[in-house]
Amino acid sequence: MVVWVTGASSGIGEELAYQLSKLGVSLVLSARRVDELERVKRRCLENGNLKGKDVLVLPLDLMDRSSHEGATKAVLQEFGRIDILINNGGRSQRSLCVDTSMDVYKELMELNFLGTVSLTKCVLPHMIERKQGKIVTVNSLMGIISAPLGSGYSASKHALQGFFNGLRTELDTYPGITVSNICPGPVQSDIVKNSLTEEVTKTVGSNGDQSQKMATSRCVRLMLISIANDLKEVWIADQPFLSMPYLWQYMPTWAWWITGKLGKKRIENFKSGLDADASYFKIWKKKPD
Ligand SMILES: NC(=O)c1ccc[n+]([C@@H]2O[C@H](COP(=O)([O-])OP(=O)(O)OC[C@H]3O[C@@H](n4cnc5c(N)ncnc54)[C@H](O)[C@@H]3O)[C@@H](O)[C@H]2O)c1
Repeated sequence: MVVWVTGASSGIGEELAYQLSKLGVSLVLSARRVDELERVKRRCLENGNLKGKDVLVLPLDLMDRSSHEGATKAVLQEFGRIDILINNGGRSQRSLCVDTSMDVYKELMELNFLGTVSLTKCVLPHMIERKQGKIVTVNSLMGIISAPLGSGYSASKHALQGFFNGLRTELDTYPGITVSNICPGPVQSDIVKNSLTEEVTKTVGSNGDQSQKMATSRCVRLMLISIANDLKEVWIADQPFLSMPYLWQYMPTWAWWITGKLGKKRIENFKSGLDADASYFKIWKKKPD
């Protein structure tokens, strides 16, 4: 199988590369930083079952939509097909709406939503021609629920949810093409460090204590099981986070009230320099992986 992973230079995408390399697939690793992608490729070759020719490092900026067609052609030229596209690249947000510039909202939609839609549209005709393929998108619990400090991130992930649920209905006549929306809760990665804040030029800059978050390897293992089984929607989180999408889905009035109350602590945590979700980890004793 040929698997194309975006955002493969760190966090979930990097770990996807490592676990996929042990399964013997051909890999296309994309993100903006070539040196980081080369580092990931080296580790894939050291620890996985792949040879150099099985891993293509393909620099890609999701914001540069005009490059997506060319990138898709480059993958097809190298491997002849794309079996799985994993739309993983993206950024989060830590800022209150009242303080956040419109440029930040634009950036989040351009990157998380339009960048992902654009790449998917480039790959889709090829999958339709072959009548097979898997389109996997790393969404977020924030694509199901919402919380303070992440209104733009949540909007971009809700948009993805609507887009891919809609696309799946259009592909009903192609049962060989599947669309999976994978929604993780907090997972160890660089997501907080790279999060946008009030201005588009300002990131959070550090990850803070991530020890309580789900291990990247655990999240990715569950993702791969989900992908192998063509699950349409997956929520991956430890408690108490996993209960939130259920509440939002089945009891939204309660969910809005509770999230408003709990959200105050999220803002307090962030303003005092802690991880925004620090206090919720303590609510539930974390089980070992
Ligand atoms: N870590 C979490 O808690 C969590 C939870 C839910 C969903 N997610 C989602 O998982 C995905 C991966 O995030 P992560 O947690 O590994 O964070 P991360 O910051 O470690 O990785 C993000 C990846 O996206 C890439 N990227 C950013 N901007 C890009 C651009 N313009 N063009 C191409 N690539 C770009 C980065 O280079 C990096 O490789 C994201 O879509 C994120 O929304 C993460």
